[in-house]
Amino acid sequence: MSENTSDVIVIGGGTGGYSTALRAAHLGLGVTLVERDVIGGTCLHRGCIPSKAMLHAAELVDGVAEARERWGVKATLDGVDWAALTATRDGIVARNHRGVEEQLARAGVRVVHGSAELTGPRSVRVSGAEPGVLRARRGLVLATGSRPRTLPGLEPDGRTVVTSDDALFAPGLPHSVLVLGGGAIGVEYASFHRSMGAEVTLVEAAERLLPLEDEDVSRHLTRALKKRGITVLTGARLLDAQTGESGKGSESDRGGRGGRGGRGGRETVTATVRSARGGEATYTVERLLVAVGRVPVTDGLGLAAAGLATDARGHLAPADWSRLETAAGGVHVVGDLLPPPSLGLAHASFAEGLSAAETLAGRASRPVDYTAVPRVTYSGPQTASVGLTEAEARAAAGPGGEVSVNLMPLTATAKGMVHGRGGMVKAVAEPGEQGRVLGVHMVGPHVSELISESQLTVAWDASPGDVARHIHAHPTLSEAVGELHLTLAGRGLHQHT
Ligand SMILES: Cc1cc2nc3c(=O)[nH]c(=O)nc-3n(C[C@H](O)[C@H](O)[C@H](O)COP(=O)(O)OP(=O)(O)OC[C@H]3O[C@@H](n4cnc5c(N)ncnc54)[C@H](O)[C@@H]3O)c2cc1C
Ligand SMILES: NC(=O)c1ccc[n+]([C@@H]2O[C@H](COP(=O)([O-])OP(=O)(O)OC[C@H]3O[C@@H](n4cnc5c(N)ncnc54)[C@H](O)[C@@H]3O)[C@@H](O)[C@H]2O)c1
Repeated sequence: MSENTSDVIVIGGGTGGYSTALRAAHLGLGVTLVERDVIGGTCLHRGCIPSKAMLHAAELVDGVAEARERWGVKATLDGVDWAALTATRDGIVARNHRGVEEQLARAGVRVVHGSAELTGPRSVRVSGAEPGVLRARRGLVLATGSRPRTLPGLEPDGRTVVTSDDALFAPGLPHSVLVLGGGAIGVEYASFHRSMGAEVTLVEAAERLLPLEDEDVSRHLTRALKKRGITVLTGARLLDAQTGESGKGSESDRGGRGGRGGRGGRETVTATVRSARGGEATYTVERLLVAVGRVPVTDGLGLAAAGLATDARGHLAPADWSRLETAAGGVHVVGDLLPPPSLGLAHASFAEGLSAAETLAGRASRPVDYTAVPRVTYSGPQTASVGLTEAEARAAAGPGGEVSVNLMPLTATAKGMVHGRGGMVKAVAEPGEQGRVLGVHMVGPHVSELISESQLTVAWDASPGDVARHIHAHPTLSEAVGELHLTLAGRGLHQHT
């Protein structure tokens, strides 16, 4: 069993942990990073990257129909080779994985493979591949992330009842899917499977999809998903789910790598759902994807040895958010382990990693500005937003307070018409040309890229007048963002009121 002392120990090599380790090493600290699975964590291996690769392929599939139906391009779709799709996806993940490992090695970070358990606020015991005892001179950073939340009585079996992890490594594409949960994962997977030709039912317990987003985002997204043939049930409850076998054919018919050992029928799950109006309906599908949130991972971490405990939802809250430092001085926390206002997003965890590393290196701490973190859903259509929703802005303004709101359809611009996929941009601001823009919300093609202008607008407390002063290229979708602010500044050109 080896013993090692470094300036900083980071536990968990996902986006939160490896960004902390890299930045701390770049600042001259000796860093040990402990990872029990693979460097890159959820985002790289089971989250952001593989899912966005698949959604890119889905967009290409949808493009074939658009090319044929709108543009007279005589294109037909022969089918999707799931094995080829996943090979390309996995190649992208592998390349990124190698890249991160190389960056850590170049920075001089010592990577230890194994499971870490705290034995005190500055000491860790590692079990598994490389057992040993680690000590930290300056501090520890906990970055152990999260795993899919499951529901009692609906345990995933990895085949018919699956999590987002299982969906990546399934043997093929299903003909029918019921997605439980209309947050980012549910909406993205519902969209992906619909593009791949499946019958899709999306069941959300709250009154609307993406319930934390602006109501107009939920409304436009829901309308678009329904138009694509997805059955969207909001305010709905799953009452029961029974697995069984029915019909003919198997997933291998849809590009699978091997089917189910020669069995004739296909495994199904029959779900009973109560709608918002109280009616009950059953859906027999090949796959039920459970996407009802994620829970922090702290099992076996030994938090008590450092005098720490999680909150009721399993998160570990810092005592000082500006330093991301817990009540056990020197023990910092980043990523999905954090409660709100952190956001469970990879780019938030990168920022937290930078901040924690700089604090540990003795630099003036740079707190993460959570109000200006962009939120994107990569479905078809995409959604993107930053800052306050209209309801949040109105609540913040109080009873006598005023809020200016402007919403513009993307098809009000020439480029939006070329795309022909609807969508909208919406801004929420304090009144007047010089009031601050408080939030910007978008639905439509490419809005994941369009949001970066608005994140600067919100982060820099810019006004509609500040944005309106800048000329947006014609013809682009970004013109809609320009026009949105021109109108709020009282200078609307095409959207004159
Ligand atoms: C399907 C899906 C799609 C997503 N898409 C996006 C997206 O498009 N954009 C976005 O911003 N976010 C997305 N996310 C969220 C994003 O993946 C997470 O916010 C991010 O991965 C959190 O990083 P983390 O470092 O906190 O945790 P993780 O990435 O979960 O990493 C934690 C690491 O700690 C290791 N670990 C845990 N316990 C121990 C221990 N005791 N000892 C040693 N190692 C340990 C784990 O093995 C793991 O590698 C998505 C998530 C999912 C599931
Ligand atoms: N594009 C992205 O940035 C992206 C993509 C995927 C995941 N993520 C992140 O990963 C995390 C997990 O995503 P998620 O979508 O699983 O979680 P989430 O918390 O965002 O959404 C879960 C949804 O499930 C609903 N729900 C909960 N229990 C339910 C039930 N019993 N029946 C029906 N609906 C129920 C909730 O109301 C909520 O809308 C989030 O932090 C998310 O931001 C981000």
